[in-house]
Amino acid sequence: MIAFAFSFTIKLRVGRNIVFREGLGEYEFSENGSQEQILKSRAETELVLDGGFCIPHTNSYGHNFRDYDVESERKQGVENFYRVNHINQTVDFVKKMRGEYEKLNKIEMSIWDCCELLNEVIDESDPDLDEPQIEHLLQTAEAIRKDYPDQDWLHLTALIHDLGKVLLHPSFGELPQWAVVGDTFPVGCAFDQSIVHSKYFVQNPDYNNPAYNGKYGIYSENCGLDNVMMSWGHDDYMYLVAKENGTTLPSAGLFIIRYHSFYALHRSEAYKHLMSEEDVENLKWLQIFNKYDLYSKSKVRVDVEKVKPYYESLIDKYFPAKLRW
Ligand SMILES: O[C@H]1[C@H](O)[C@@H](O)[C@H](O)[C@@H](O)[C@H]1O
Ligand SMILES: [Fe+2]
Ligand SMILES: [Fe+2]
Repeated sequence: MIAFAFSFTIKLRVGRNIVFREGLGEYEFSENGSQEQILKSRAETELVLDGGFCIPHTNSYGHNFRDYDVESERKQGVENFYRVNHINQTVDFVKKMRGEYEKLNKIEMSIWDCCELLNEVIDESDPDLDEPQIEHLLQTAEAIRKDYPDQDWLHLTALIHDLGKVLLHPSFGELPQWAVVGDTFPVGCAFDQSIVHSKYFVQNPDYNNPAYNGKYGIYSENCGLDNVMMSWGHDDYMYLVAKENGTTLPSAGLFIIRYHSFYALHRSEAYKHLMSEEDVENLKWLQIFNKYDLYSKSKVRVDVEKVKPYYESLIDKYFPAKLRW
């Protein structure tokens, strides 16, 4: 039997297979160890992975993925990251950042240039990753490409989903880590308990503001995530860059980019009352994408030069040669 170490997993025996349930997802592994996998989102049945991608037991540090409480060399730093993040991400801050970065007047460069630039930045919020960012982008893209060979937009989405982390780079004003990486959450309404290290929100000025701390806060039922202000970071920034530069990626691709760090929604099902019908559709793709984003953080190296021509062809198809950032 294959032992998988999800602390929050219920293990069920179904016929010859072992089924693992976790959050919204469902994984099936055949018992003979052939590592076939069927991954379904409970919310849908059309989008079924055709197998191939194998979820590893542990992250590069030998721990469960996204375990923010386990003692490790990263624990203290990650917790401190979230403390500062939760104190500073306010409605006013998000408005200010959106205003500044939607000008897209910082630099002009291609998508691939940005992938290379990203190698110079380090993400201090991530307890699982100890590799250069370009490795993570390519590992995610290659893993999803294997299981979804015909969805080229999904391969490109995976390649670019974290490019917004260039906000950490000196040419973008070298934003602090708390304003770029980590999980995201809505501001302008109550902070949900399921958010990583949510205890630190008590020190956020919006926490005690009656206009911002109700279930709906400044929003209304099913208003659509497009009308919700998310904490500022690499997701929203990259979404802005892609959209304003006229990408032809489908709306599910843009949704993945924009909400891939919104774990409270796509893993814990919080904030569903703010979603529109279109969000519900797009969330199915995000949940598929997430498995590859999270569990492909492994030691398996991708030969960058070998796969580069393929991704260059996708960039040509969906983006202009140079983008405004
Ligand atoms: O630490 C990670 C990392 O910053 C990822 O890029 C982000 O998407 C995740 O949500 C976050 O937990
Ligand atoms: Fe990310
Ligand atoms: Fe990622």
